[in-house]
Amino acid sequence: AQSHVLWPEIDRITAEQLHYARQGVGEGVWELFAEDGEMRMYKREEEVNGLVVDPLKAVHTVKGVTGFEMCHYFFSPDYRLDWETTIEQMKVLEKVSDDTMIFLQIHKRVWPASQRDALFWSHLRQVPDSRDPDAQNIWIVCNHSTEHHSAPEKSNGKYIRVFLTVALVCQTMIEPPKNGAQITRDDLTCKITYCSVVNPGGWAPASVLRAVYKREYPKFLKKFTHYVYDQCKNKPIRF
Ligand SMILES: Cc1cccc(-c2n[nH]cc2-c2ccc(F)c(-c3ccc(S(=O)(=O)CCO)cc3)c2)n1
Repeated sequence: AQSHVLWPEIDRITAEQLHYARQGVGEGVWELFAEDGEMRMYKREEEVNGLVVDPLKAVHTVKGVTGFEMCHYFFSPDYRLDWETTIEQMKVLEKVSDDTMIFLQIHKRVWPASQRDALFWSHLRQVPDSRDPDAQNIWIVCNHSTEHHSAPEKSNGKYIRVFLTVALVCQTMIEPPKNGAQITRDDLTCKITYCSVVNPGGWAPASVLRAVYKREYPKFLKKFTHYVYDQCKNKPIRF
């Protein structure tokens, strides 16, 4: 993928999002708006040109899966329609490499706003942890809006194009069994940080958008993480 015209942007945005995901929610203005078991969802209330673009940061801990497995199921188009309930159509416009694809997604309409679509590159990468060199256990998927020659600039007016930046950062923690036995899924914990900023791209009532985010984000992360656990539980562990 290093040769692709998008590579410098992919490299820069992915590094930025990794740094951003690692920042705690202690500092500043993050507001906890949803909790469910180990999942904590925070938001900041921000508007750009009168449009709600509330940044979201969710942290979650899921036992029994690895960070690679979580990121693999988030990245791969083959499983997306199993866990993403708000997608009406999904198309891979370009397979840049094994770890980078360009998606066009048409999402369900949220009344009274107009229907939205999203055109973005998606990149999966293993991250050597600079602070802990032998922690080869951090994976990231970064999704960032882009242009593409085979997607109409505007979907000839049918859908409003959102502008999004999303990052799923997953770290595998292993509790090695005392008796030196082989590692099982009971010894695995995946620490997840999900960050997202979605600019709705066109007018949508602030109250409607905030209600959608409040309802949809916890539902999405809960459904996605349960889906990955169920997909992996009877399969060999993949780090
Ligand atoms: C989880 C969630 C949060 C906020 C809104 C909604 C939603 N409800 N009805 C339509 C949408 C909708 C409209 C446009 C979008 F781009 C996405 C969208 C959301 C997430 C992602 S992703 O990159 O996190 C996962 C890949 O689909 C991409 C697009 C979702 N769903």
